[in-house]
Amino acid sequence: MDKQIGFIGCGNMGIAMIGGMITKNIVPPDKIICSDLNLTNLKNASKKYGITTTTDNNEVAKNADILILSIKPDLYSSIINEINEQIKNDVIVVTIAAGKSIKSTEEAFDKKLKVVRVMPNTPALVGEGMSGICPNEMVTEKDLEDILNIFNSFGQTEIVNEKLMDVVTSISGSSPAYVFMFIEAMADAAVLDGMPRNQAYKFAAQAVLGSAKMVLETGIHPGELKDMVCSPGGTTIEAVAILEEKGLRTAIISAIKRCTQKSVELSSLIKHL
Ligand SMILES: NC(=O)C1=CN([C@@H]2O[C@H](COP(=O)(O)OP(=O)(O)OC[C@H]3O[C@@H](n4cnc5c(N)ncnc54)[C@H](O)[C@@H]3O)[C@@H](O)[C@H]2O)C=CC1
Ligand SMILES: O=C(O)[C@@H]1CCC=N1
Repeated sequence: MDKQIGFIGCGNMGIAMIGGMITKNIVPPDKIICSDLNLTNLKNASKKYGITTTTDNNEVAKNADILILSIKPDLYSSIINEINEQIKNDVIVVTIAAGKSIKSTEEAFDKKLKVVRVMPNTPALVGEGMSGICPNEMVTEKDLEDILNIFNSFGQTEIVNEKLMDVVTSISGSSPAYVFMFIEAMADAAVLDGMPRNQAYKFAAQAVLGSAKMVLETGIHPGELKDMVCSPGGTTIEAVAILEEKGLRTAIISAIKRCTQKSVELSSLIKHL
C-alpha cells in the first residue's frame, strides 16, 4: 500500500498497531508518521520501528491519507478541533475509541468525510489482533479494502453493524485483560504447587493459545471440547466442579455485561463533552 498512514497517539494501542503493521511488512516505516506529546513513547516508536515521529498533531493531519486517532476518548473533540483545518479532503479517519460513535466523529469534524469506526485489541502487537470494523456511507469499497488490509495485517477482522460496537468492545477490545488475569491466576496456582513462575506462564499461556485454536479451527462446540478433557472420575472434572461452584461463568457474563454498559455510557458522556 502506498498510502501515508498517520497516527495521533502512540500509547498502548497505537504502538500495538504500528508494531503489527511493520512486522507484517504491510506498510514501510517511511509511510507511517505518528504524533504524541509523550517523548518517551515517540522515541520508543522511532527506535523500534523506524517510523517518523513528531509532537505536532497537525504535521500528521496534513500528511495522512489514512488518519488513525489513537488517543483517549475524552481527547477526541479537542484534537479534532486542533487538526480540522489541516486534514486532506479525501482522508479516511479511523476512530478506535471506546464509545465514540461515527455520528459524533462526523459532528466533531463538522463536515462530510470518510469515517471508519474500529475496535481493535492489543494482541495486534503479535499479529493476533481482532478488530470490529464499521465504515460510514462515504467510505468506498476501495477505501474499505485498504482499511481491511491494515487491520488484517495484524490479526482478524469482522465488519459489524455499529449497534454491536459496544459488545465488540467488551468481548474483544477489553477482553485480553480478562484473559491475562486468567493466565496469571493459573500460573499463581502452579507456583503455589512448586512450579517456577516462568515455566508456569508458559504452560498456562500455551494452554489458552491451544484451546483458542481448537475452538477456531475445529468448529467443535466449546462445551464438547471441554467434555473431551474431563475423564470420568478424573482430575479435570474436580476443577470444573469448583469453577462452577465459584461462579466462573456468572462472573464472566456479569463482567462483560458491565463492560458493554460502560461503553454505552461513554457514548452518551462523550456526546455531551
Ligand atoms: N488499550 C487497549 O487495549 C485498547 C484501546 N482502545 C482505544 O484506543 C485509544 C487509546 O488507548 P490507549 O492506547 O490504551 O491509551 P494510551 O494512554 O496508552 O495512549 C494514548 C496516547 O495519547 C497520547 N496523547 C495524549 N494527549 C495527546 C495529545 N494532545 N496529542 C497527541 N497525543 C496525545 C498519550 O501521550 C498516549 O501516548 C482509546 O481511545 C481507547 O479507547 C481500543 C481498543 C483497545
Ligand atoms: O479500557 C478501555 O477503555 C479501552 C477500550 C478497549 C480496551 N481498552
